[in-house]
This record gives sequence, structure tokens and C-alpha cells, in this order.
Amino acid sequence: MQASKLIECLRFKQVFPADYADFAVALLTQNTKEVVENSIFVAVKGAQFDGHRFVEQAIQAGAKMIIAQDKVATGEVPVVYVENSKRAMAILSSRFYGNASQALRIIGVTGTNGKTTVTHLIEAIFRAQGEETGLVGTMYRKVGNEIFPTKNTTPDIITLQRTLNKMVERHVSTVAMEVSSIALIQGRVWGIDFDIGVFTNLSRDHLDYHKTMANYEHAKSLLFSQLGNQYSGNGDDKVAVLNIDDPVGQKLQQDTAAHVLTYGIERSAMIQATDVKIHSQGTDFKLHVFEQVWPLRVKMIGLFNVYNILAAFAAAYAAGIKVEKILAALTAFPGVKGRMQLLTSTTGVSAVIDYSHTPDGLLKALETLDQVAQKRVLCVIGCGGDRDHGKRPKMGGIAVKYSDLAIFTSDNPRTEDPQKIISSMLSGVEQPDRVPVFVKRREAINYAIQQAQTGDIVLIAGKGHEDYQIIGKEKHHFDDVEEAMKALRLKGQANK
Ligand SMILES: CC(=O)N[C@H]1[C@@H](OP(=O)(O)OP(=O)(O)OC[C@H]2O[C@@H](n3ccc(=O)[nH]c3=O)[C@H](O)[C@@H]2O)O[C@H](CO)[C@@H](O)[C@@H]1O[C@H](C)C(=O)N[C@@H](C)C(=O)N[C@H](CCC(=O)O)C(=O)O
Ligand SMILES: Nc1ncnc2c1ncn2[C@@H]1O[C@H](COP(=O)(O)OP(=O)(O)OP(=O)(O)O)[C@@H](O)[C@H]1O
Ligand SMILES: N[C@H](CCC[C@H](N)C(=O)O)C(=O)O
Ligand SMILES: [Mg+2]
Repeated sequence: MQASKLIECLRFKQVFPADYADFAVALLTQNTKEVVENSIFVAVKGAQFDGHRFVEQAIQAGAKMIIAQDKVATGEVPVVYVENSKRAMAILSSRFYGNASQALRIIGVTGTNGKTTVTHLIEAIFRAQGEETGLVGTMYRKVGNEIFPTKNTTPDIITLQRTLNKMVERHVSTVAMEVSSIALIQGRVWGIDFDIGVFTNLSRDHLDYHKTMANYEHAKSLLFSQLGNQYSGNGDDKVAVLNIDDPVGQKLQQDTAAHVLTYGIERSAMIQATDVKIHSQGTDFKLHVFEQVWPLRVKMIGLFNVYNILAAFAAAYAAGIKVEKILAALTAFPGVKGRMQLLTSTTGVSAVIDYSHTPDGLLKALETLDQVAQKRVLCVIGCGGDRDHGKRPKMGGIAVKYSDLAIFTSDNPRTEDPQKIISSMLSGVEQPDRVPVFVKRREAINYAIQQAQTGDIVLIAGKGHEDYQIIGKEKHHFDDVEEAMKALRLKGQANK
């Protein structure tokens, strides 16, 4: 696309010089590291850097046009001044990548916990119908079967539009996408035409960023207030899928113009689960879809996973898939890597790897394991550095209160002192001197598995699927599954 054609979509812009030499745009980017010959570079003011300071570097790397909101010196290279470069970036990327979101059925999932699980469930349901699917989230971006790495749960808008464009090229029809609160505030989904919005739950997290729960709640509400403010009248209008047992889910009913489909367990809901029975191999419950009832057995463990299943079911139901077909896919679903992932061993000790990294997630994981463990539940837990400090004492307290033995260790310390993070966790515990502490995660895992006896379960919480540990700014290979398997094997050999 020619630059002049592309920037037509920006209103109220000032272009200097107005008679610039037009060119075919090779790439649109906000990052100097990506710039190639004939790129357009968008200068964005970020939390750490101001992109306007990288303009010269972008021009040297081949940028032929700059989009900016503040005055920049560009020599001969044309500058398009806009009121807000992030918004301009959203509008430009939508046009550059062919308004891809309009050609796709996009299901956005938001909430503190359960987004990755629900998006994978949705992906599995649509795949089982023979559809080509896309997935965007914490673990990766997936186009059909092809996996692309990701830096954020919800990527920046250009990466997102580029990914959606690739999905259209590969004949994807439905996309399940995690929408983080931070992305909603930062406009990373501006211009994305969501068809269905799903709310899982809201509890404490990310207060380092949002500061207050009210701000955090407002961020989540944006997905629903931006959904479906027009009615087609064809019966294919937008749908908000809301967890009605969560007070925020109840409030969101007021924020959206979209059709509402409620789900829940405790309160009366359109999609409801009753008679939930959790056992070590999975969970049984009755699924009520308005007036009809189906018995269901799933392989995932825990009451919280029943909520995740209801959310995914409701999204698929809203998309018009037949109940029996959805249920067949849910019954076959094996679970998500690093979410209540069970490792058994010949020793009779089991380990569960789970991505619980919030107070509520940890509480739910421990409550679930308490119901299925034959004997004790041990818990290895740390908290991430450069993240919400307030959740540390809460998670420390929960780990000690809801397990038989809690062992404190490091998660991803990032640029913080790991010992200080652990001290903060210990400040939430009544008898901190009774908590075994191992700064090195490997040692904590080994200790927990050594201490465990037949019938015990060791929960290794916080890092789930992650195959790295971030210490300082360095990423080192570290995988809880590998470490736990190694420790279980050693225990097995020692027992012989
Ligand atoms: C604090 C924060 O949210 N930062 C996010 C934000 O960065 P930013 O816009 O502030 O960027 P910046 O680093 O200050 O740089 C400003 C501009 O200069 C440009 N730049 C910078 C350096 C350079 O050499 N060249 C260059 O061009 C950058 O490309 C950028 O355009 O926008 C970037 C692009 O969208 C994100 O990648 C980045 O996420 C960082 C890595 C991050 O850790 N974010 C976390 C807190 C986050 O967003 N988490 C959520 C929730 C996770 C969950 O609950 O699952 C997520 O969605 O991942
Ligand atoms: N519905 C739920 N309610 C409470 N806790 C949950 C729920 N679903 C999952 N969890 C817990 O939260 C952890 C993370 O789950 P998941 O990865 O699906 O959430 P997420 O919202 O994608 O998290 P993130 O914000 O890191 O992307 C799980 O390992 C589990 O312990
Ligand atoms: N999406 C979450 C993941 C936290 C995972 C945990 N292992 C940590 O590093 O704190 C975040 O970036 O806050
Ligand atoms: Mg996630």
C-alpha cells in the first residue's frame, strides 16, 4: 500500500512537507529494532522510553515516514503529526492489515484468572467442529497449528493486527484471545472488532500497575463497554458472556449494550452447573442450559475449572454451536500445560504444576487439591519480582493456611532481591520461623518432594508452563515439570 493511501485514514493530521515523495510501505512499526527499508515508524511514548527519541535511529534503519505526536527533527523525511500516536497506530494498523478482525469471529476473554484456560477450551471446541482456529495469549500466538512466540499476553496492536491478518490468509474462522487489563488501558485492542466478550472473574492482581481495585475493574469493563454498540438486527449481534457469581460480572451487565449470556454455579444463571463432584481423575457436574440439563464428566479438576468450562461453553453456544457438539469437545479436553498438571510417580507421591500466581488462584488450587489428596498437600511457592508487592503477604498467608507444609522460594525475581520478596511473603504468616525457605527454586522443589510421603500431593505453584526463570534481566532455562520429574525419579531410586 502506498503511504499516501495508508494515512488517508487519519483525520485531523498535519503532514510536513505536504509534497513528500510517495512510497510503497514495507512495514509499519513502533519499534526501531524492527524497522526495514521503506517502513513507517510510529513514535510512541511508553512507560520506560519515549519513542520520539528514537526517530533518528529509525530513519537510519530505513524509515521513510514518521508518525509523531510531539515535535521531532527528521530532515527530509516526512512527518505526520497526530493528536495521539498510539491511537494513530491502532487506526493505521487496522487499515494496513486489511481490517482483519472484521473477517474473523473474535472471542475476547478477560478477567484475573482463567483466561489462558478458557481460550484453550474455546480453541478446542471450534477445532472439534473442523474449523481452523487462532489463539492469542500468555503462552503463544497460534495460527492454525503454527506457534509464534509472544512477549505479552495481549500483544501491541501492530503485532496483533499482523497476526490477525496472517490468520485471515490461513483461512482461520474463529480466534480465542486473552485480553489483559493492561492491554485494555494501553489501547492494545483499539479497533479490534470483538464478536463475543467473556468475563471470568476479578480478584487482586496487577495493582503495581492499576494502583486501585476500582481502576483495575474499570480496565476490565472496557472490553464490555466497547462491545456491540450497534445492532445488526440479523440475530448475529455481539454477546457478553458474564460470570454472574462474581460481583463484577453482575455490574458488567450495566456496562454493555451487547446481548448478555450469564453463567454461574451459586446464583441462577442461563448456563449453570449444579451437583459438582470433584475427584482425582476429573470433575462431574450437571450442566443446565436454560431449561435443559446434561450430565458432564470433564478431565479437569476443581470448582474453578467448572467456571472456566461454563465460560467456554457459553462462548461456543453464543456462536451457535450445538450443545451436544460442544459437550463432546469439552469431555475430550485434556487440560492446559502448567494448569493443574498432574505428575504421578511410583513412589505414591504426586506433583501438580500450576500457574497460580495470584492470591485467589493459589487459594482455589489449594482448596481443590485438599479435596483430592489422600493425605497431605505440600506447597512450593514464590512471588514474581517487579510485580504487585501487595499480593506477596497474602499469598504467603494463604500457602501456609491452606496447605499442610508450605515451602517458600523464588518465582521470577526479575530485578528485585529474592530474599526481600520472600521476607514480604513471610510477613503475611503468623509463625514465619516455621516456614522452610530455599531461595533457589530447585532446592525448594527437591526438599518438598523429599518430605512428601505416599498419598501426598506437592503443589508447585506460580510458573506453570514457563520454561525459564528471570533473574535480573537474564532468562535462564528452568522448567517446574522437569525439576519435579527429576526429584520424583530420585525419590523412587532412593526408595528401592
Ligand atoms: C509497562 C508496560 O505495560 N509496558 C508495555 C508497553 O511498553 P511501552 O509502550 O511502555 O514501551 P517502552 O518500552 O517504554 O518504549 C516506548 C516506545 O519506544 C520504542 N523503543 C524502545 C526502545 C528502543 O530501543 N527502540 C524503540 O523503538 C518501543 O517500541 C515503544 O514503542 O507496551 C509494549 C507493547 O505493547 C509492551 O510490550 C510492554 O510490556 C512490558 C514488556 C510488560 O512487561 N508488560 C506487562 C506488565 C504486561 O503488559 N502484562 C500484561 C498482563 C499479563 C497477564 O496478566 O497475563 C500483558 O498483556 O502481557
Ligand atoms: N476461573 C478461575 N478462578 C480462579 N482461579 C483460576 C481460574 N482459572 C484458573 N485459575 C488459577 O489461575 C491460574 C492461571 O490460570 P490461567 O493461566 O488460565 O489464567 P490467566 O487469566 O490466563 O492468567 P494470566 O493473567 O497470567 O494470563 C491457574 O493455574 C489456576 O491456579
Ligand atoms: N501475566 C502475569 C504472569 C505472572 C507469572 C509469575 N510467574 C510471575 O513471573 O510473576 C504477569 O506478568 O504478571
Ligand atoms: Mg493467561
